[in-house]
Amino acid sequence: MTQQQLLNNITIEFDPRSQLCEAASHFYKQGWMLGTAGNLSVKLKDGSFWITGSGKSKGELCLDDFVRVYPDVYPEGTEAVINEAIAPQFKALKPSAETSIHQVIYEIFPEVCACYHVHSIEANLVSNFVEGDELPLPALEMLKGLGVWEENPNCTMPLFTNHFHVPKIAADIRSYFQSNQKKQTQVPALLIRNHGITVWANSPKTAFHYIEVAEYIFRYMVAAKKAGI
Ligand SMILES: CSC[C@@H](O)[C@@H](O)C(=O)COP(=O)(O)O
Ligand SMILES: [Zn+2]
Repeated sequence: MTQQQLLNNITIEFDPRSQLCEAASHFYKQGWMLGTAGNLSVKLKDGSFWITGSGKSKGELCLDDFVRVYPDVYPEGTEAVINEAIAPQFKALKPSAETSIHQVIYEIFPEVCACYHVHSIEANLVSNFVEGDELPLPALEMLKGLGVWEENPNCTMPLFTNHFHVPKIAADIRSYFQSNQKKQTQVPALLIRNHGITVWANSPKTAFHYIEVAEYIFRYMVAAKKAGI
């Protein structure tokens, strides 16, 4: 085999960890990933995903702070099962405590390859603006940044209870989206009350933009309420 043929045979796998470190550092500077809060993941072609290790300072992540999870091998999505699904070399590091939420998002939306979760003060404030399980969003131009291309859109974001047992939140998310296909098409984001937002996208860059756009909308909602609008 020639050197060129050898080179052609080598498939270099995409490694999203540096991009995730940069995104986390940016979100940390915004005050959205303080005190180890939040978690980010990117799915690879084989269905496995890289996710931030649990309890890591998100403002100073390095490549060793990520865990690769193989959910297809153990598809149930419970915490115990997820621990089993981790490649042996990463066993010392625990995956995010909220891995089951990322896993359920990848399961419901197979085309999605990035899932980002952050904690902001505004997200917590707006999560208390309504009592139900859907938060109405203002008809701002910025909604286009979440893929909503309509005149005066009547949009809501799903709102979930922040159960102590995280797989229970993941189960609620699964039943919410599975109960109605239409609910899957509103905005690529969900909010957990008094906790934070989770977005999903078909690229890490788009997930990054979705976090920024959603947080802008939350800031606007808080400011509008204060201004009596
Ligand atoms: C600052 S504690 C926040 C955690 O409980 C959790 O909600 C979170 O987002 C980060 O958990 P982690 O396990 O580090 O991914
Ligand atoms: Zn969280």
